[in-house]
Amino acid sequence: MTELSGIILAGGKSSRMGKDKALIPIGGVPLLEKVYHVAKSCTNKIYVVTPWVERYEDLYLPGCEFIPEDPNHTQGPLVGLARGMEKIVTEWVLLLACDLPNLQIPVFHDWVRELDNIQPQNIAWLAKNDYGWEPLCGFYRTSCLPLLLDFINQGGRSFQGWLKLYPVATLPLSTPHILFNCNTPDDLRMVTKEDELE
Ligand SMILES: Nc1nc2c(ncn2[C@@H]2O[C@H](COP(=O)(O)OP(=O)(O)OP(=O)(O)O)[C@@H](O)[C@H]2O)c(=O)[nH]1
Ligand SMILES: [Mg+2]
Repeated sequence: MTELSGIILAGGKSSRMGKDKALIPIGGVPLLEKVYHVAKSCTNKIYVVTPWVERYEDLYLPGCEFIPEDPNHTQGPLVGLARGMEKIVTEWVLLLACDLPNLQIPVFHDWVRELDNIQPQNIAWLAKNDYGWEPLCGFYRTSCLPLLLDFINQGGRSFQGWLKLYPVATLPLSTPHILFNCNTPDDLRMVTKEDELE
């Protein structure tokens, strides 16, 4: 199987939610733990990039390696990806935001099985939406790190801006709701309501 590591980004401000999204329990399990569990089903090597290591230390994240950022100088998810990638030696990275409550393990397993078939010129394999790529739930080739650092060193901070510069393969997504990210109290109410109905 293709070599894969995971990076989970847990350094956002959660300003729309008003409290740390990573710690919100969904079905009794903190969201970061839920996302970690999905990543763990795909690879044993997982990095959590965050300025708040001590906040997450007591969560159940077996085998997790934290990559700390400066809490006074967070620079957004694109820089978070670069900080994670600098540690990674596998060919591919699975990047996940920490606010994805609807991920489904079998879908990830299907994707991982296909990674070897992605044409080598593509720097990433991501789903598309009406506005562009879905950068926070998908696969990146670790060899694209120099390109990413170039972009960042020139002041770039936008995933869409960076991804426009290089070929990206399209990840097929038959169930777009799995990419739903929970940003606001209303989003959360929707997710917990679905939880109760199940
Ligand atoms: N490590 C790291 N992750 C980040 C940073 N900024 C955002 N993220 C993560 O990127 C993902 C997407 O973040 P968003 O949902 O767009 O925003 P947010 O900052 O979490 O929340 P808002 O303040 O409401 O925009 C989440 O998993 C965040 O934790 C950062 O500076 N460092
Ligand atoms: Mg979000």
